[in-house]
Amino acid sequence: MTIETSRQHGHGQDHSGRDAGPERDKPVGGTTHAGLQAWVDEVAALTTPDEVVWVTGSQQEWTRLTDKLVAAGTFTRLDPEKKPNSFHAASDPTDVARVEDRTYICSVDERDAGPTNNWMAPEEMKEIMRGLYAGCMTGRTMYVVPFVMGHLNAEHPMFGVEITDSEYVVVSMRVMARTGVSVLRRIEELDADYVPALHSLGAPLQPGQADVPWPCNETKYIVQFPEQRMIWSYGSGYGGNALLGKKCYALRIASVMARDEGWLAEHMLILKLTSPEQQTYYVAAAFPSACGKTNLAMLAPTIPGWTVETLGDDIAWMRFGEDGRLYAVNPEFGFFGVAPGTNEHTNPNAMRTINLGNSVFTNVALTDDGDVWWEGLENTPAHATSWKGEDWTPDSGELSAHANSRYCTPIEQCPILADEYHDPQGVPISAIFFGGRRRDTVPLVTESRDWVHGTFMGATLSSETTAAATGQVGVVRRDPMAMLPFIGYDAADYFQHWIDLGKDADATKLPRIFYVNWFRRDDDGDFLWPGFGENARVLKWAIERMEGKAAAVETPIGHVPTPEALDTTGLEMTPEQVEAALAVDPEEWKQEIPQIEEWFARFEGNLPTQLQVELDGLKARLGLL
Ligand SMILES: Nc1nc2c(ncn2[C@@H]2O[C@H](COP(=O)(O)OP(=O)(O)OP(=O)(O)O)[C@@H](O)[C@H]2O)c(=O)[nH]1
Ligand SMILES: O=C([O-])CC(=O)C(=O)O
Ligand SMILES: [Mn+2]
Repeated sequence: MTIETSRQHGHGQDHSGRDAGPERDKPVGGTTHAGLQAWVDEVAALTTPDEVVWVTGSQQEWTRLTDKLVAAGTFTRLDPEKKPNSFHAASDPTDVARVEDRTYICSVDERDAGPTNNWMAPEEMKEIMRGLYAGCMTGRTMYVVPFVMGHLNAEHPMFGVEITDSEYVVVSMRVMARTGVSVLRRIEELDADYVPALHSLGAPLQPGQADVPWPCNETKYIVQFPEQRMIWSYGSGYGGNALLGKKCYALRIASVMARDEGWLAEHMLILKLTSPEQQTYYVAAAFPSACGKTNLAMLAPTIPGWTVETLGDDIAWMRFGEDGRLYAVNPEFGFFGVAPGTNEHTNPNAMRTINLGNSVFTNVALTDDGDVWWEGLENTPAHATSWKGEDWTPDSGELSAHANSRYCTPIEQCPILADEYHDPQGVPISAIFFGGRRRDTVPLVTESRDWVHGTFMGATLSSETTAAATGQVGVVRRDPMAMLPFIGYDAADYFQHWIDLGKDADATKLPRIFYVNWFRRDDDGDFLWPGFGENARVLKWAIERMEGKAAAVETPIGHVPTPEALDTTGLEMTPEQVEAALAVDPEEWKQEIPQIEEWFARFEGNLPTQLQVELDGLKARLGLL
């Protein structure tokens, strides 16, 4: 099966990214968009590639590039009987995740980057990076990838152009975003603005020098220039560092656009929930990286009569519609999902998506029969090649797949993709869930009292760090709205923006805000809540709250289900375990307060007063004031 024939949800115009046909494969020599042509020429003059190629997005181009990656040893083709048109890649062992300490927001004023971002003056950064970029594509091909985040036929299409010297990036971008010549033509027709996104591996090849399977550079910079709406990335070929439409554009740059224009660019999945009474609800949820967005987005509910369909698993752009409701669109075209832990039980829909093929697997294990494997997947092989290229057996005592290994797969292959995915208007959101990974303190689900309280929950969200970013794993940190690494400006201003949007809206039409934690543990260190498909029970309670049907207890932190109100029918949990999952322990929360105060203190005078008022209220309810 090819990437085209897998499209079960054809909707005419919106297939810019993965068009077939010989027309699409005609070489593109350049563009009539003068500004874009000038930028491409300027970058080529600086980086001195052997060749400049404008990416068409055709199937033939995909085949040429994947063949080239196989020949270079970057890709191993998987057995087409198992995963058609799919490839395994292993990165350099030092290039496996986002690099937050190398990520910068280079706003003109340091104040605008805020206390949570790395900052450098734009001119200073540009001087450093021009030095790095000089000659950096020697011996390589420079690809120009026109792309659009969201729909090509949106009212205001959100264009970008990524320049890259990595074939792996070109191929992955074609899965993750709508790319190619139809996007370029639209940019030309509209004489449109676009986000210039420059990426280099920083690995020039001198004449006669042999290439390596995963070129990259020890020096890495992931840089956003928010006022210029521009991205410069250097030294990494991996995920969010290199596929610049994703975190760099759709979150960091878009969050700045959203601040300026009155909307929200959020690190959220979007799903459609249908009740046994055939009521439909659209829900968005923000969890930090590797904390369950993709899994919840494709949830297979365990409770009878409820169905979930997917709209997005990582990013939501939300704007108020004329009816006063908040509408969400997923700007992406694929899933870049965490592989470990994904299996037929935890995420059957992800398994069905990737089994259709047309996918790239990075840093998972390669089996001897040409398939991929990772920890948590069924059918443990007796022998495999680990992501490091070493022999692996179940007794190796090492992970076969890196903890942040990923599958990159077309969203249209998802068997439960909602039809509304194709609607540029998006879907009206009824509820927003914030969640983190906490072994203690935070109950399974808490309902906020109102928008500002919900904003406080989001602003004080905490989670244990994961392998999705380099650095120590398992450390509790505040991760506001799961956006800590992705807010493109001062986080205090971002909180104010949330509050302001709520203030200006019709309160009866605002989404209700909930706070969840699937990761609470018992004294033995085991998860209290079974999670995955069972999370539908929590969604059900939230919906019934909104319908005024479900009971809750008022606690110092918000409304928590009574054990009876949570549907636990058929669940293998003792009443004590359910209670422990829902418990609000004032002593634990008292210990949380100094951490929240320390977090808020970082914003000095800029913290919105409403959030301080919320904190004081929480302290008073805990008997601390
Ligand atoms: N215990 C438990 N683990 C979960 C649950 N949902 C997801 N996980 C695990 O959490 C890890 C990350 O889950 P994902 O759904 O890929 O997380 P994500 O938020 O999409 O991560 P990014 O793609 O990095 O943004 C995987 O190992 C999952 O198996 C849950 O409900 N309970
Ligand atoms: O951006 C990446 O490399 C992967 C990802 O989705 C995340 O870290 O949230
Ligand atoms: Mn994900």
